[in-house]
Amino acid sequence: MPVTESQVLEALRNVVDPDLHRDIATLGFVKDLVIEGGNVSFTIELTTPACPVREELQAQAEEHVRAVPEVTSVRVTMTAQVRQRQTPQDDLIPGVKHCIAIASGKGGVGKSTVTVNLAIALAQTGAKVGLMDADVYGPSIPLMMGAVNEKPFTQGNKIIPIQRYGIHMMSLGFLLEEGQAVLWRGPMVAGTVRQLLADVAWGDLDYLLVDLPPGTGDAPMSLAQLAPLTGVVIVTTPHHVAANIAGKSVQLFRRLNAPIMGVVENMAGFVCPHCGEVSNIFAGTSGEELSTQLKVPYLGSVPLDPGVSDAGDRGVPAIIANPERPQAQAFKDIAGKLAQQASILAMTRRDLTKLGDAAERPKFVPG
Ligand SMILES: Nc1ncnc2c1ncn2[C@@H]1O[C@H](COP(=O)(O)OP(=O)(O)OP(=O)(O)O)[C@@H](O)[C@H]1O
Repeated sequence: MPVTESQVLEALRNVVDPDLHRDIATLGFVKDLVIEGGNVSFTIELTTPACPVREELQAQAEEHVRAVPEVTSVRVTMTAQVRQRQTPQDDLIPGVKHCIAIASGKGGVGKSTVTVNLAIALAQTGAKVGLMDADVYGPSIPLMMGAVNEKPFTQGNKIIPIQRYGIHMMSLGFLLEEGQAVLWRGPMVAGTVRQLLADVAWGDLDYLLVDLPPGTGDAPMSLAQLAPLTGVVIVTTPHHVAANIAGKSVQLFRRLNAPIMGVVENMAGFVCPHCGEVSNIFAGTSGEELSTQLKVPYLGSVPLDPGVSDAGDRGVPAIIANPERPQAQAFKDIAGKLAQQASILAMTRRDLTKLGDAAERPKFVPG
């Protein structure tokens, strides 16, 4: 009996996406199925190239199809097509599939450091990534990305993003004269955020990460109103005060109807530069405790490491400067979880209902 398409698809119903809680055949992830005698080949198209369970899904798919009678060989190609967030007609950034804001309650918790390294971690998986520095009060992205002397040029009426480490980025820092200070009032902040969105040639991006100023001021509000956000990441440190203020940011974004994609704990424990051992030096609320309190996903923690600040000051993000150190792996793991969250949020209730069963949006399982 020759192998049939329905036999292969039936076998692939055993491979379940752990985030979307549906099998990959039902989700429509199986493409280009070719059966030649006992040789079967197909592509699995995931919703993000940063999927942390990519290899696991591939192995399971191979195993289940190989178990179909008469199958002699299985070839699986893995690709990804990032799903678009829901966008209104007057969207300022129509080519951007996911706009993700990185916020913190308190200043100095490492929000910009986390943003830069997450952007690079996502780009390293093959995703097309943009970085918008909306920290109008202290734009630090140009320094951290080693691009302080760059001056963007315009084409037509659009500003062309600066490129570094595979990232397309724009910051007010590129547009101000050296040493120029700006006295910001609310409407000016809103106007600048609008300009950074609408007047920059962002083009087609899978993820646009937006570094917000700390706190719950005008920039987060303008951004949430001007760009339909996939969601917000809250960066905190293991201090009670940081956790407390992070809680206020979460409340603000909830009021603005922006989903909270998760909490990242930065400066979590000290990595000894000699032996690599991690010691906890702050006794405050951990990121994990905070995410449980706030009922939001916990995306992971990044250790305190002198290499991180040293690399940032030199304009080489830590994930590139010290790829072998624990914080580089931490950034990669967090980027994977963030991409998973974006995929989950892009699958709307309607999409899932169309697939036929329980209409609940899948829940993120922390850990
Ligand atoms: N995990 C870390 N280990 C060591 N140093 C870090 C770490 N994360 C951030 N830093 C350092 O802490 C300082 C503040 O970081 P950063 O500028 O990213 O914070 P921020 O929250 O964006 O600040 P702001 O309040 O200006 O928005 C920088 O010198 C940075 O290099």
